[in-house]
Amino acid sequence: MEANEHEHVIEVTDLRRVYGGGFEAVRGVTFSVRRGEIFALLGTNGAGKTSTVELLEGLAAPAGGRVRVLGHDPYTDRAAVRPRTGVMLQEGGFPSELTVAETARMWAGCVSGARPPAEVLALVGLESKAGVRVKQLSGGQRRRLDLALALLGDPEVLFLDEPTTGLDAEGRRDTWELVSTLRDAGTTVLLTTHYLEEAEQLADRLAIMHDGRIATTGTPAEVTATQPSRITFELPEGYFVGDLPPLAELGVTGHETDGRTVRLRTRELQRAATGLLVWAERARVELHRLDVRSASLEEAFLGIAKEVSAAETAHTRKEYAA
Ligand SMILES: Nc1ncnc2c1ncn2[C@@H]1O[C@H](COP(=O)(O)OP(=O)(O)OP(=O)(O)O)[C@@H](O)[C@H]1O
Repeated sequence: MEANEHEHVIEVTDLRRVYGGGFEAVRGVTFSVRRGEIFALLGTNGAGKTSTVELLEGLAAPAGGRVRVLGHDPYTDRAAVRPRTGVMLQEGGFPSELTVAETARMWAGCVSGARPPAEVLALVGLESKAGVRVKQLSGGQRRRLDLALALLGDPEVLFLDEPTTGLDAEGRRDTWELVSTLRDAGTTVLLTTHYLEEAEQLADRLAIMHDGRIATTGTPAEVTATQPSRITFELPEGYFVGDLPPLAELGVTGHETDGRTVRLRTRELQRAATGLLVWAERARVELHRLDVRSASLEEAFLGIAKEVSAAETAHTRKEYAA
């Protein structure tokens, strides 16, 4: 079959997961991932990322909603989905007495049409550790072995649950490069991560989860654009905030001062920065320590978590008052 890049290889609709005891960890999650895309699930601890990914991997049945991976239900039609997907769990759990090469060979025995184990070990930079026992690997090297095993079946869809946790900066960059190369070759990747820089570098699209729901979704640029940009500078000697041009007319939506430092928030960065610089030029003053920046994904993440918590508190108060 011709690969269609517009085809949704992962489709999740109103997905729910309830654990024994009645706790609802996933509360109506909807998203889709196109072929050849890297999609990142972000969220605070306990947001429900792993609980969601496990449903996509077919490890549990949803309490409600629908999941399709490559057009199949990954739980009831596991036999159709499993050979075409690669899974890197948060905790691999290998027999620790085996060597790296033995582990890869053992795993390859369970995968139909597996790639040569040495090839996947080389992909993740573990070829020199082939003879080392798993128990002697560092945490980061174990994560790389996990990734190598997920690649044995040359999967169309790769699930990566926190793939770079425990890796040093170089290992993280190497993994990013490998995941990008896999995407460029057409692999669809769904990853969870706590590293916002990782999502910013890798993800074509992302969703931020909070408390079992998706709080926002879009490209990293779209998600970042939901938050205001910032302009910071020091007030020139002898000037006060009231001497600045009317801030609202510059598109500034809020400001704070800390001694002589002024911080402006705006959704119209160019207009606000231009207005401020024209004013400084005319007043013949210099704005020391001037810093003009768009929101980062980290700011968007923190801003969204704060907004969601504030909305929940307001909702609870309203219910309490009613
Ligand atoms: N087996 C379980 N039984 C009951 N509750 C569970 C179980 N597994 C997870 N939970 C709860 O479900 C919620 C979501 O957990 P999950 O591991 O999916 O979050 P996460 O977003 O992956 O978090 P983290 O970033 O910390 O890995 C948490 O409140 C967690 O305590």
